[in-house]
Amino acid sequence: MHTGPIVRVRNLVRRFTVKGVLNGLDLDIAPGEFIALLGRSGSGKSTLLRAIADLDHEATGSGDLFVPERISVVFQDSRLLPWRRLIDNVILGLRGSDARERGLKALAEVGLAGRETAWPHELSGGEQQRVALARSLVRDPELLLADEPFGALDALTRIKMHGLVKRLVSIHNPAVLLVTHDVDEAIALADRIIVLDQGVIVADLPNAHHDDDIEQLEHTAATRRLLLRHLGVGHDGRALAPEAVDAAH
Ligand SMILES: Nc1ncnc2c1ncn2[C@@H]1O[C@H](COP(=O)(O)OP(=O)(O)OP(=O)(O)O)[C@@H](O)[C@H]1O
Repeated sequence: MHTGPIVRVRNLVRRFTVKGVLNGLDLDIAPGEFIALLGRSGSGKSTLLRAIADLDHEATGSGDLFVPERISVVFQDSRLLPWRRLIDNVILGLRGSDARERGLKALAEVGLAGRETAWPHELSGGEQQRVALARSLVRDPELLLADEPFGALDALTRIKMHGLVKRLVSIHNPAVLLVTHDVDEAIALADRIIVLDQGVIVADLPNAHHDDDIEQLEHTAATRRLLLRHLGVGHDGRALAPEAVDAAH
């Protein structure tokens, strides 16, 4: 069966006052596809995510945007309601007599079985992000938008979260658009990596995962080098000249 993209963005333009932040951007996302979105600070990543999530009411703009009905969003902070227990945060706004049962299952999936009556402040930052993931996945989204969801976590917790995300995505199979500053996070998780610069896509790379360790190491090293060039960083960690960055695009 042929299914088309679940997100279709055409010639998307967004500005704040006069400043063009998205400048004619095109993007298709296939069902179940995991895309990592990289780009220098201010390149328009969050603005793109917010446009797709329909949260960009402060911006003006134009373009065509086709998005699925069920979209969940996770942010850098968990945005849990402090006065609600974990289970009530997870199932907030969810309808149906089986809501609580689904919420408990989602908490178990993120490794928090038995913690349903705890309060958000009793959890670590990583645990709070796991609740945020449970809250988004219990809605069975066709598209999960994630804006640096692990940005505030320490390196070890972040790596553990990568394993959890891979497992959850293989169970629920949503399409994912993940904004990240971390090149290695993009390589570890995504099927496809996109780089944004000045509000347009300047690189769009497939990111295969290899069973063979040596192949995976070579792939990671080559992709890492290429992505860093697109982001304006040379192999020695120094900033590249603008001409060299343009040449990489
Ligand atoms: N609500 C707003 N009002 C005015 N300007 C805004 C607003 N939101 C974003 N911008 C501007 O749009 C530009 C792009 O912002 P955006 O948050 O999309 O970048 P980003 O790539 O996500 O950056 P970062 O990696 O630093 O989070 C920035 O220059 C920012 O100042």
